Amino acid sequence: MPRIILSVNAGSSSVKATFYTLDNPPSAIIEAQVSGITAPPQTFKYSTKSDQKKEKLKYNLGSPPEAFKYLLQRCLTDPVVFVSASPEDVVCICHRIVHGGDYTNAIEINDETYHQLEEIEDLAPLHNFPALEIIRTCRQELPLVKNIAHFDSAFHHSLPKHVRTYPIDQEVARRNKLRKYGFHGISYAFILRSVAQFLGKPQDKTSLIVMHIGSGASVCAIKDGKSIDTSMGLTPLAGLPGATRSGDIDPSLVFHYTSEASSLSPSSTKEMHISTAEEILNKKSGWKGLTGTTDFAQIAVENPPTENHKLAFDILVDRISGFVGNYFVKLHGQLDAIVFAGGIGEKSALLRQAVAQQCSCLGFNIEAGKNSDGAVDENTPVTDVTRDAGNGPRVLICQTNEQFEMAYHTIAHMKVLD
Ligand SMILES: Nc1ncnc2c1ncn2[C@@H]1O[C@H](COP(=O)(O)OP(=O)(O)O)[C@@H](O)[C@H]1O
Ligand SMILES: CC(=O)OP(=O)(O)O
Ligand SMILES: [Mg+2]
Repeated sequence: MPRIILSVNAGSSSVKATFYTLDNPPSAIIEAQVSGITAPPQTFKYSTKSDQKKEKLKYNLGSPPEAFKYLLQRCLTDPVVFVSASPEDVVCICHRIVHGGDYTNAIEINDETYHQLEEIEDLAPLHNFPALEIIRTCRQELPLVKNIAHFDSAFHHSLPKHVRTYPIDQEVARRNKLRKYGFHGISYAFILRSVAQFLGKPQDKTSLIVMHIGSGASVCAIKDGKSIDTSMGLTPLAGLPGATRSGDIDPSLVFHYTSEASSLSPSSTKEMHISTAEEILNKKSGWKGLTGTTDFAQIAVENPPTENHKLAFDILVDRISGFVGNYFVKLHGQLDAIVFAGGIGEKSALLRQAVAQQCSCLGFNIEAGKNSDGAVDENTPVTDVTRDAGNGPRVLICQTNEQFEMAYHTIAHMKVLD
């Protein structure tokens, strides 16, 4: 019987679940995904070594936990999808948890650690609540299987004190755990390892500016293998705008937007408390607020359908370039590459072209032909799109894979093989 590890990645617009063999490195058996959770029609997509299928769902799954239950049911019980194993073969489930508070490494879930994670849920209610619901489902439906939580924030535990500290009353900051945490760290760990390998350098000698641009978007400055700054903060709202998130704004703006800012939003539940301000800035802003769509593929086009589509594109390019300039200075101009990753960073040649052009004064040159071909080889995570690199920094695309990173880390560092 094969022994299998399942990796679950609940993002803001999709839930991805990949089943791997328990090998080092793990090898994917089935990759399944429900996408379009914030922008129906929703689709169910899966691929095995021999088959690939995409279906439009007949009814909408209302939330990431519902999407996960659907994925589990299709992958574990639908004989068409899951041909090579049975539920008993699953020995371990890895979960992507966006906010891990002070945790600096992955942990095994038991009653105590689950409760500790519930206590920090309010720091990122829109991400952590659904992820914890998914863990609860797994513990209920597959009680014999180990659950391991991997944290997006853990990669950034190296942030220097002056970067992670907000200039507010430090007693209040300490008591309420108010600091910059940073996210997308599972993705940054995958990208760092893959790019270092591609460049033939040790990770601790690799310095990069990495852009993870998906429904949630962030930038990270990596110096000698360590995160020294990143654009998200206490929550994933800070920094770049995203599909439904405003990114950085003047914090006072929301009180001029609505007089109800601090009252509970109607979408709060008994378990999940979100203010109207959080609801507006996290769920009704970004591309959705500007254009009505959360699908960046409709925005990043040669001839945008409306002025606001064009504006949304220009805003993203402007904000990304601002962080690239900032981090270039923090790295003293000493870096090996800038890296594009995430659904948009990997798929939009137009966005890469515009950012590279805006940042060309820093020595980043992109080759138009290679850029429009993009990342073509599914089996090679890194694609070089640099023009005339010489000894200067490279422009790379990395097909990031958070599910793989969690499975890889779990097999390499935790005793799941016992
Ligand atoms: N060809 C494309 N051009 C531009 N954006 C794209 C393209 N294909 C997909 N996207 C965008 O990628 C985003 C999803 O990225 P992803 O990293 O998978 O998100 P998440 O993990 O946060 O759910 C969506 O906004 C989608 O519209
Ligand atoms: C942290 C974050 O924003 O994650 P995602 O992009 O998957 O929503
Ligand atoms: Mg994501």
